[in-house]
Amino acid sequence: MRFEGLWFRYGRRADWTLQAVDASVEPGQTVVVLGRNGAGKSTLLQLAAGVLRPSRGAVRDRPPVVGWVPERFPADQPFTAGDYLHRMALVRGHDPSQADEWIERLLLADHTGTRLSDLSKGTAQKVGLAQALIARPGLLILDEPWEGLDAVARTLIPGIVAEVTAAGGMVLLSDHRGETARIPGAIHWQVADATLAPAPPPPAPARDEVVIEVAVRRADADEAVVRLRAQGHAVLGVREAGR
Ligand SMILES: Nc1ncnc2c1ncn2[C@@H]1O[C@H](COP(=O)(O)OP(=O)(O)OP(=O)(O)O)[C@@H](O)[C@H]1O
Repeated sequence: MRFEGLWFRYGRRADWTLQAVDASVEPGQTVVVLGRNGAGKSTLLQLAAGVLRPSRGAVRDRPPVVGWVPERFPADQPFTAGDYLHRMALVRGHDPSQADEWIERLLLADHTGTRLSDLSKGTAQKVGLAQALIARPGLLILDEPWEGLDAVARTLIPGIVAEVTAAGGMVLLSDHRGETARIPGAIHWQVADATLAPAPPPPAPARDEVVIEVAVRRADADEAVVRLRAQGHAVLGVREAGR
């Protein structure tokens, strides 16, 4: 996928949010878009997703199946979480049961009967992530996944990214806090002053570590991840017991 001479502004008289962006993403590649708040990361991601149209220039060779997880999932919709995900599977030409894999993997089973508008922000964000993954995207776009998702879901992101890229898909994600240092093999772009430039990855801290496997009750999982993180430990993953 290529961004060719891409310019974008939100109104005819507005300042340019992005100017003369030329860049490409290869199949199997992960790109982390860095930049301070308001730099234009979400705008670039929405142009990549086709949600926004460039003012000038074009996005070429966008894969046909795009999964886009906006920074805030629009939860003001009249469905339960389960209904919504099953319908999204149908809309995308799949059997509704295709949604069940993601309902299970994202630990959403207890929430399928809850209306979207009654979900906590973190759970609604997981529904947003599930809908993007149902159709096996050739391009997965995650806007600040470290902001909206709960602690357990965040630990699942590197594995999900790796699955998409291993299948030849591309992943584009924004990260204004530099949390994505642990996504192996990702390339980095920096958005600043309305322009895009390649950037070195943020340095990962040097560590002398061992890996400990711990089983916790499902209901305590989120709190355990938060506590471990707060104590400075790196939570590498969360999986169903017995897998
Ligand atoms: N719908 C809109 N209409 C007008 N201006 C907008 C709109 N959306 C974003 N902007 C402006 O465009 C600029 C870039 O916003 P964008 O959301 O792309 O930044 P960002 O790097 O993703 O920031 P954040 O990390 O806060 O989401 C900001 O100045 C923002 O205020």
